[in-house]
Amino acid sequence: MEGLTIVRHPLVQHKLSLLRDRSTPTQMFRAVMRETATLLCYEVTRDLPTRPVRIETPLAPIEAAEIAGKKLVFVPILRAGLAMAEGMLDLVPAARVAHLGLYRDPATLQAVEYYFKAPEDIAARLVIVVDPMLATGHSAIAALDRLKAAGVTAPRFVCLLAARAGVEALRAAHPDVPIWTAAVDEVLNDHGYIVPGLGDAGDRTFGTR
Ligand SMILES: O=P(O)(O)OC[C@H]1O[C@H](OP(=O)(O)OP(=O)(O)O)[C@H](O)[C@@H]1O
Ligand SMILES: O=c1cc[nH]c(=O)[nH]1
Ligand SMILES: [Mg+2]
Repeated sequence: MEGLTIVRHPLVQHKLSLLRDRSTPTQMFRAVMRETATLLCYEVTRDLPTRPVRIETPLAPIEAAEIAGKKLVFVPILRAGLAMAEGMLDLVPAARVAHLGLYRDPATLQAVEYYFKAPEDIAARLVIVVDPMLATGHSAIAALDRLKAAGVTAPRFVCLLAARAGVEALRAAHPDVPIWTAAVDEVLNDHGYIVPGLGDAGDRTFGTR
């Protein structure tokens, strides 16, 4: 599908299996989520522009490369996006972070916003939204609505696991936003959970259930 990149790297797929496994305990779940996000960060930043930079190695001068273009801001959707953001910051420690609090109303499955705090210059930055789960797509769509209202252009969306219906809904609402994920599952159950999925990512990350 256009605009959808499935990251099939064996390390990503192995870690996704650990995250899907119901016997993986909270501490390990959070650590593996962070590691997987680092690998996904590598993929989502693959096309960042570079520019030549003149440096001296201990032996000789060289025209090397450095990242050019817009500076990054990661936008974790609370709560479950937090561990992913940590993994991305491991790779891009100079990035800024905007926090967006959303929860799904269990009855309507609509996203309800409860917090938004972003760097003042977010509109000038490359924005990467991170949330492990793209289920109905309501949370991702609300997040991107919010960010575009704040002036953000050309954002990207990274998740760990998506439902087919969520990918389609997000592509329909925000066709300009490319999506990266480790897998797409076909089923979304009546409660909006991805099946087989990995369960409730927020609860499994923070041990709240
Ligand atoms: O695509 P959707 O149907 O909107 O579902 C995905 C959302 O659901 C989960 O958050 P949740 O509402 O459980 O909040 P939490 O992270 O605080 O647990 C998940 O982290 C996404 O944000
Ligand atoms: O399967 C799902 C769907 C939404 N949110 C989750 O954490 N898991
Ligand atoms: Mg949750």
